[in-house]
Amino acid sequence: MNSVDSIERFMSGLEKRNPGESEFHQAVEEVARDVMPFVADHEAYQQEGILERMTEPDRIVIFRVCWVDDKGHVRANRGYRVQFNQAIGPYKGGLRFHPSVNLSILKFLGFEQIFKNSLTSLPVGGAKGGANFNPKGKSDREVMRFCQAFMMELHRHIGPDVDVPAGDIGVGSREIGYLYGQYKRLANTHTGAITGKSIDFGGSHVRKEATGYGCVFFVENMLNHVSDGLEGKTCVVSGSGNVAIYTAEKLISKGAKVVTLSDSDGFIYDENGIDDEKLAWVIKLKMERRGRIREFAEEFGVEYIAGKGPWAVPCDLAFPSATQNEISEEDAKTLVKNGLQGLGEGANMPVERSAVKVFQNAEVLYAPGKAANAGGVAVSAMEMTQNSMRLSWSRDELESKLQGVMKNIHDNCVTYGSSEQNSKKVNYVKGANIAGFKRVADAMVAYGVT
Ligand SMILES: NC(=O)C1=CN([C@@H]2O[C@H](COP(=O)(O)OP(=O)(O)OC[C@H]3O[C@@H](n4cnc5c(N)ncnc54)[C@H](O)[C@@H]3O)[C@@H](O)[C@H]2O)C=CC1
Ligand SMILES: O=C(O)CCC(=O)C(=O)O
Repeated sequence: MNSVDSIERFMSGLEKRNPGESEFHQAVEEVARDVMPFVADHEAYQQEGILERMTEPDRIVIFRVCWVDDKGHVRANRGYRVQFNQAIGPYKGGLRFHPSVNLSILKFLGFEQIFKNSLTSLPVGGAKGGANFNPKGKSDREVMRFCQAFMMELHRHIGPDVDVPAGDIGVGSREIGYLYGQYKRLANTHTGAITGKSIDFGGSHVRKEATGYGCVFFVENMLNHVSDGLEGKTCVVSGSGNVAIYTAEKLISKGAKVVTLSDSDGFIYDENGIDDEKLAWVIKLKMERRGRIREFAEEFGVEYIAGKGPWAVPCDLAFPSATQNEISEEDAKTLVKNGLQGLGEGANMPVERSAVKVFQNAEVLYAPGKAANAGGVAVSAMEMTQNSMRLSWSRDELESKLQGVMKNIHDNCVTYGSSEQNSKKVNYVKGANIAGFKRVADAMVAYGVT
C-alpha cells in the first residue's frame, strides 16, 4: 500500500471516530500528510502506534456553566477543557469564549497546541478549552459572573503542574483577572495555574505582546533566510485583537507599512500606513471601549469596507490574525496575483487547506501557525518558570528570550523542511509538523504504552 492510500485510510478511520468534527479533521490531515511518511521510516513510532495515540485526547471535560445576567435572568452555557497530550509537560493552552465554540474547534486547537508547544522546546503539553459564551455586549459584571461560574468547575482540573490555561479569542486581561481571582479563592493557593496574568499579580512582561511580536520575528527569519528583510514591506493584517495589535506594533517598529486591520464586521484600509499614534487609539478602542474597527475609519478619514476580509488589498506580506479558515482558496489566488511574498499565521489555522496549496505552489514564504504564533505560549511557559521561582524577569530579557525561541523554531523548520536540492527552498509546514511531532513522539516511545 502506498503512503497516499494509508493516509486516506487513517483519515477515514479518524473521521468515523470523530463524526462531524470538520475543523479537527482538517488539523489532523495537515499533520498526517507530512508525518506519516516520516513515521513509515521509523519503526518505533509505527510499533508504538504513536500517531493513532496522539490523535486521541487524554481526556475531555464538558460542563454546564450557569450564571445570572444583569436583568436577573438565569443563563446556561457549555464549558470545555480538552487535555490532549502531556508527554513533554503539563497541559497548556488557551481558553476561547465565543458563540462558535464547539468540540471540533477545541479539539483542532488542542491538537495544534501539542506540536506548537513542542516546537518552543519548553516543557509544555497540549490543551485548549473555552465556552460558547459571547463576551461581546456583556457588562463587566456579567463577564465576571460568567468567569467565576466557569472556574467553579474548571478549578478541579487545573494546577501549576497539571494544566495551565491562558487567553485566546474573547479571553483577554479582564477575563484572566476574573478567572484567576476565582481560582485563587477556590484553590486557596497563589500559584502559576493560569498565564497571561497582570504584572501586578504574577504575570510576565512581554506576554501580551508575545504572539504578535513572535510572528513578526518568525517572518523576519524567513525573509533573512532568503537574504531579504521587513523594511519597506506593505503588510495586510486581519483582526484587531491581541495578536493583530502587537503584530502591527512590531511591524511598524521594523519599518514595514501596515495598511489594514479588521474585525468580524469588516476592515479598514489606511493607504498611508497605520502609525504608533493610530495604533494606540486602536488599543483604547478595542481593549477599553470595546468598540468596532469601523470607528477607526470615522476617526482618521480612511476607507472602511464592510462584510469582507482584507485579502484583496495588494501587499508583500499577510498576517491573518483573527480566526480559523479566514483565507479561502479564492483569497489566496488574489493575494498571489497581487504579488504576495510571505505569510505568517498569527491566528490558528486561518488558511483553508486548498488555499495552503495555492501559496505553496506559488512558492510564497508560508509560516504555519504552530510555528509562527508559538511566541505566545513560549512566553506563557516563561511566566510559569518565573512563578515557580517567585521572580520577575525584565522586559528586555524576555524579548530577547522570545527572539531566541522564534529563531530556534525557524531553524528547526529549516532542518526538517528543506528541499535536498536547494537549502533556501523550505517547506515550513512540513518542517514544523515533523519537528513538533518528533519531540513528543520520542517522549511517548520512552514511556511505553500509556
Ligand atoms: N492570544 C494569544 O496569545 C494567541 C492567539 N492565537 C490565535 O490568534 C487568533 C486571534 O486571537 P486573539 O487576538 O488572542 O483574540 P482576540 O479576541 O483578542 O481578537 C480576535 C480578533 O479576531 C476577530 N474575529 C473573531 N472572530 C472572527 C470572525 N469569525 N471573522 C472575522 N474576524 C473575527 C475579532 O473581531 C478580533 O478582532 C486566534 O486564532 C487565536 O487562536 C494564537 C496563538 C496565541
Ligand atoms: O499561552 C498559552 O498558554 C496558550 C496560547 C494559545 O492559546 C495558543 O497558542 O493558541
